[in-house]
Amino acid sequence: MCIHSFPLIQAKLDENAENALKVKEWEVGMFQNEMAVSQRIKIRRRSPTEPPTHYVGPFEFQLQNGGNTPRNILEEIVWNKDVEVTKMKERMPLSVLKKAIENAPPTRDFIGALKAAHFGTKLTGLIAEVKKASPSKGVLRENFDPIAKAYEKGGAACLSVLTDEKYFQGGFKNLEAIRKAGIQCPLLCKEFIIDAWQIYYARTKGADAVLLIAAILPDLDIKHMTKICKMLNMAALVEVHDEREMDRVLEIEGIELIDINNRNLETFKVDINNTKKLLEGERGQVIHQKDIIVVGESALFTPDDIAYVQDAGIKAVLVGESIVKQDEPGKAISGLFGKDISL
Ligand SMILES: O=C(O)c1ccccc1NCC(=O)[C@H](O)[C@H](O)COP(=O)(O)O
Repeated sequence: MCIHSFPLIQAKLDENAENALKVKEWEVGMFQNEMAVSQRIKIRRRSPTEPPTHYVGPFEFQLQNGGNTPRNILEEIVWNKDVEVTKMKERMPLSVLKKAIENAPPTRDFIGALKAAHFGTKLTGLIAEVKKASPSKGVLRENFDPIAKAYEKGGAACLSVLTDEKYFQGGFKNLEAIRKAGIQCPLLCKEFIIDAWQIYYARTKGADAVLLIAAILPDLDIKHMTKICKMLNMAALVEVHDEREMDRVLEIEGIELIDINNRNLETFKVDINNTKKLLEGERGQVIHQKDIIVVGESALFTPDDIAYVQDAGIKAVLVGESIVKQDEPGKAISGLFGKDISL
C-alpha cells in the first residue's frame, strides 16, 4: 500500500523534511536566512559574500554580495567563530570527541548547585566569571590563575569560564586547568555556540554547562542543542536580552535555566532594569509554572544591585567585572553581597 493512503503519516514526513531543510539552510547561512528573519534574529551566521560551497537538494546556493562587514560586535564574533569552528572540526571530528567523552569523568550538577545555593541560603546563587578581557571593557585582569580557587572559597556556587580567545583572551586551556586544579564548583563554558560540535568539545574539556545565546540561535538549534546537553548530562543556560527572545525561549520545551543579560551585546549598553522588565507579568508566571531558574547577568556591582534583581525574581547571578578586577576576588564576593556568602 502506498504511503499517500495515510495522509497523516505523509504530513509528518513532509514536516520532518521541511524542518531538516530549514536546519540545513540555516547552517549554510542562506540569504541571511528566512528563518532568522522570521524569528527576528538579526545576527547573520556568516559573511554573505563567502563563496557558495553548499547545496540543498538540487539547488546551489548563490549567496548575495554586499553587506560583508559585520553589523555589530556580536555578528563579528559569530563570523569569526564560524571560521574557527570549521577548522577545529576538521582537526577533531565528532567521532573522536564522542570516543573521548566515553572515558571522561562524570559531569557535575550545575543547576543542582545553583538551587542548593539559593534554597539553602535564600540568597542568589553566584556564578563567578573567570574573564581576562572583554570587547567592551578591554583587559580586566592580567593574571587570573588562582582566581577560581578564591571564587570557590568566597562562596561561588558555579564558575563561568570564557573560552573565546580572540575577543576575551580566554581559552579551553583555562577550563581544563580549572577542572584539573580540583575545583568542585560546576563549570559553565562561556562560548559563542553556533554548532552542536562545540558542546561535545566543551564536554571533553571539563564543562558541566554551556551557554546558548538566543540572539544568535534559531529555535530549532536551541531545541536540538538542549537535547544534546541533556544527553551529555550537561546543563544549557539559555541567554536572552529582550522580550522577543524571552518569549521564544519560553515556548521551547525542556528549558530549565534562562539567563537575562542586562548587556545589549550589539551596543554594549547595560541596564539592570532589563532583568525586572523581562520577569514582569505573564512571563514571570510562565517561568514560575515551568519551574525555570532565572539567572541575572551583567553590570552587577553592589549589594543593592543584587537585592534589586533578587526582588525581581532571579535565583542566581552571573558576575564578572565587579569581582574579577579586585585584588582579592574572594573578598570581593562578600563586598558584592554585603555579607560573607561562603558560610
Ligand atoms: O562584555 C562584552 O563586552 C561582551 C561583548 C560581546 C558579547 C559578550 C560580551 N560579554 C559577555 C557578558 O555578557 C559578560 O561577560 C557577563 O555577563 C558578565 O558581565 P559583567 O559582570 O558585567 O562583567
